[in-house]
Parts: sequence; C-alpha cells; structure tokens
Amino acid sequence: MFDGLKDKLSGFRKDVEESTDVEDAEEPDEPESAGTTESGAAEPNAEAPAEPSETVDADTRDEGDGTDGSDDNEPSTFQRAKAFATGRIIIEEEDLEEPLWNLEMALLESDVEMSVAERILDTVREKMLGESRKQVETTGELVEAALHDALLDVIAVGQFDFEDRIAEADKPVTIVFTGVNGVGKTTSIAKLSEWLADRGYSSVMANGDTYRAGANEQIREHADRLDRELISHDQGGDPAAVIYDGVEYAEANDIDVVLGDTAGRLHTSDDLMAQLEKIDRVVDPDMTLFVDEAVAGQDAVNRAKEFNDAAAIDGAILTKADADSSGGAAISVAYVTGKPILFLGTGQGYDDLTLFQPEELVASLLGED
Ligand SMILES: Nc1nc2c(ncn2[C@@H]2O[C@H](COP(=O)(O)OP(=O)(O)OP(=O)(O)O)[C@@H](O)[C@H]2O)c(=O)[nH]1
Repeated sequence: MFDGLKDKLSGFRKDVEESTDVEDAEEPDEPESAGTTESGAAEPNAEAPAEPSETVDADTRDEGDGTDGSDDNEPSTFQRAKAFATGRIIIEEEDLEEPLWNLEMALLESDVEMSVAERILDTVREKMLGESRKQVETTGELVEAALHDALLDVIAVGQFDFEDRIAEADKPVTIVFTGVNGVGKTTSIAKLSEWLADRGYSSVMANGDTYRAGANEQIREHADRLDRELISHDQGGDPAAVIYDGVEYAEANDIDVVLGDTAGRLHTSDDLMAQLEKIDRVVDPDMTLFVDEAVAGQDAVNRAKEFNDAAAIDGAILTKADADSSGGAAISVAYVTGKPILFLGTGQGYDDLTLFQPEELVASLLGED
C-alpha cells in the first residue's frame, strides 16, 4: 500500500543527506566557523577543530578524546558541540532548495493535491531550519522528524474516534453514504456492517439508491450473505423515505446502526444537495460519509471537495487502498475537505476495512514501523 509514495519520501531523505555531505566536503580545514552560526545561535565551543571530511551522519561517533568522559555509546557533549560548531547538523536554506524541489515534484507525481504539497513543504522547511534541529543528531533524523510532523499535520485534520462516536450516540445511529457509483460504496456499507458486528453493534441496510437499475439486487446480495435486514423501495422511489423506513425498522427492532446508501452524483450538484437535504430533513442522520477509491488519486480528491461543498460530509472512506501505490488521495482528502478519512478499504473481503490511523500511516510511509 502506497509503496510509490514511500520510495519518494525516502528519496527526499537521501537528497538532503547528499546535499549536506557535499557541503561538508567543501568546508575549509580551519575552525573558522567560530563565533555565531547563521541562525544567530552562539557557538558552544569555539575551540573545536573542524573535520571537513566527515559526513553529517558520522558526527556523533565517539572519537575517544575523553574531553568530558562520557559513555562510549553516547555522543559526548563535546562532540555535539563540535558538530554544531562546524555546522554539520545545521541545514542551510540553500541545502534544502533542490531536495525540496524534488520533494514537491515527487508529491505532485504521487497525486498529492497542490495546496497539500505546499503545506507539507512549508512545514518541512520550517522544521528543518527551525529550533528542532538542535534536538537531533543526524541529518537523517532531522529529515525524518520534519517529514513526520509535516505529513501528520495534513493527514490528521479533523480526526475523531469513530468507535467512540458510535458508542456515545443515541441509538439508532444513522449513517448516510454518498459518492459516485463504481467506487465500492455498496461493498463499504457491507464491510462497515461487519466491522460494527465485530464490535457488538447490530445494523440494518437501507438502499437509498433508488436511481440506478440493479442497485437493489447489488446491495441485497451483500445483505443476504451477511444475514442483515435490507430495507428497499422500488426503483424511482424517494431515497429519504427508504432511509426513514430503515430508521423506523431499527427503532422497532432495537438495531444500533442504520447504514443508508444513496445514488451518489445525480445530474448536477443541485440534485445531489436536494437529495441529501431532504434526507437531512426527514431522518436527520448522525453522519454523512463520502466514499471514493484511493486509486482515483487527484480525481478522488476533487470529488471529495465537490461533495463536501455541495453537502457537508463528516468523514471519508477510501476504498482500494490495497491497489494504490501513489497515496495522494490518502494524504490529501482530509486537508482539502477539513473532514477526516475514517476508514481505508484494503481488499475485497468483508474484513478488509481498516480504521484510518494517521500516526500509523505516517510511520508506515516513513518506514518507522
Ligand atoms: N481491491 C479492492 N477492491 C474493492 C474494495 N472495495 C470494493 N472493491 C471492489 O470494487 C468493485 C466495486 O465495488 P461495489 O461496492 O460493487 O462498488 P459500486 O458498484 O461502486 O457500488 P456503488 O458505489 O454503490 O455503485 C467490487 O468488485 C468490489 O469487490 C477495496 O477496498 N479493495
């Protein structure tokens, strides 16, 4: 999952390391950095000899000089001071120019939305040139920390605990699903029904997609396989009325959650809005979830924005993440809509629905797990 993006992010780390290595190699063989660094920080040890041939990552090796008698495995205060004094863990703006340009291109190629890529670059730049550089020991760690914060900043927008939300809401909880056809919306409803059952919540499906021929049969197959009740009306019926019947059924039968499908995009966003507004008026759903496929990349991001503009969504489910190498939609949807991704679809089975956890995704993208 998202392997292309993982490779590109590790490319940035290498770029920065190479760019700072070149700088080191070019440094003059004198301790002329004594005084004040470009950042204005005072030199902790102006006597430290410069060692221009060393790379950034070698700077914390204990050279056995015994200056402060510290543990062999720990970089000594002297060594940290020396690294700092010789500028080896200080990243200059110019060191970042080319790596950041490459990173921007890599993000855009991975279908990360433009404003999201810019936000990531701004955060990386700020973290790498800012105070945090003093707390890390190598360029690799600095890049890692900056990317971690920058990715989390965009991915975790609006996150809430879905399970808590279900647990705390009055029952039945009504969830309406919206999104274009063909992206895995119906399968996701079935998967969520199973996910809820695994956590002790019963659910009923209501087919508000009264627009498309064959929609009833399609969702019926899932309902039958999972042994769930399905509420449906004939094609051409009123979607709000179907979901209303679903809520009535849930109330009468002590069912915890109503999962209401809808017809997705109608002819215009006015139609869509009118449909969802009517559902809002008639059943006042607890959540409206937008479903799209991760593999659609930039198209999925644009649709998420469109649907959120037409009728506010509460969160998103990205399907087919198992088949997506780029990761652009997973990185971008929350930042662009202000609403969180709540689940990833990770396969065709009913169990292939994974709660979206920003920290875990970032760790996996950066190879930290
Ligand atoms: N690999 C993979 N396939 C998926 C995933 N989710 C759905 N699919 C497959 O995508 C295909 C379309 O799924 P459906 O749920 O039928 O999608 P749909 O026709 O868009 O449903 P509607 O949106 O209601 O029209 C099916 O073959 C699903 O098995 C997923 O997370 N990973």
